[in-house]
Amino acid sequence: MAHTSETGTPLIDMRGVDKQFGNGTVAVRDMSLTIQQGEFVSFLGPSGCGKSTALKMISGLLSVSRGTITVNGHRPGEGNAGSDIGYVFQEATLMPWATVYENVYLPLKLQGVGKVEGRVRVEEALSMVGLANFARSYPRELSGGMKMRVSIARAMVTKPKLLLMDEPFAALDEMSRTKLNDEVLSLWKSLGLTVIFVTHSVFESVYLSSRVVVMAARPGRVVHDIALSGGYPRNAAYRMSPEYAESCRTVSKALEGTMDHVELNH
Ligand SMILES: Nc1ncnc2c1ncn2[C@@H]1O[C@H](COP(=O)(O)OP(=O)(O)OP(=O)(O)O)[C@@H](O)[C@H]1O
Repeated sequence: MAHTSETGTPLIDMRGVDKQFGNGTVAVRDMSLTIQQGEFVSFLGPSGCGKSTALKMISGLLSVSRGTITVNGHRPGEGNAGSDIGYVFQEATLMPWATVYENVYLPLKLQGVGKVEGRVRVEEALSMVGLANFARSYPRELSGGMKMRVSIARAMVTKPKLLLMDEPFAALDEMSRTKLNDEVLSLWKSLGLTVIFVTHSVFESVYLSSRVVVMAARPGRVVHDIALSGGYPRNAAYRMSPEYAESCRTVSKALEGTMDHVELNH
């Protein structure tokens, strides 16, 4: 499924990355990781192991304290590298006073895309997430799952190659979560995206990913990098398959092991 970019280099290359905050907390230590274009990678680990910090450094929202990150050959935050990245947060973070349409149009407006071209792209993004008929609605009129769909449409409207998702479905009921998992997989496949998906859930990571990066806390770091053998498409049959059960066991065991990796005095 994964393939290298045109230049043959990985899409994301992290080398010896540390992040230490001003208060002394080492959120990430010595993180090295390469991700090829087209991969679906989950960052899985206990609370505080640096998953969100790693994602924010990849997007350029946070700087690194040591080491290097390149995304498609560029340092995050340099030039217009950010426009190729879509970011979905745990909360939908929509503007409550604005319609669904206006919320999704915002990133284009910030890029200076005019209203005529903007309309086509916003409508396309809303159709992608099944909300074409809700353009005039306000966030308060939508369910949690629908708000998250708007948030995904807003991330996708700039047509990014890389989609970063930080526990996007953690607050949703199981049925909405299952449905949105399938929708994300379908977007990933049809648009040829690369996705990094942060989650606490073994089941979600195994259902979605081609690879699970397991992290441990204090200090936050990568302790396992597990390539999953289960092919795509992933669907209800995959959830019932021995392959899925076996992968869940492997990943659960790796996650349990993160408790043994806690370094004291950090
Ligand atoms: N701005 C900040 N200033 C100081 N410490 C921070 C800051 N942001 C995060 N941290 C600390 O860095 C560590 C990693 O946090 P991070 O949010 O990346 O973890 P996480 O794995 O995403 O956790 P969760 O699953 O709970 O969201 C934690 O100890 C956290 O308290």
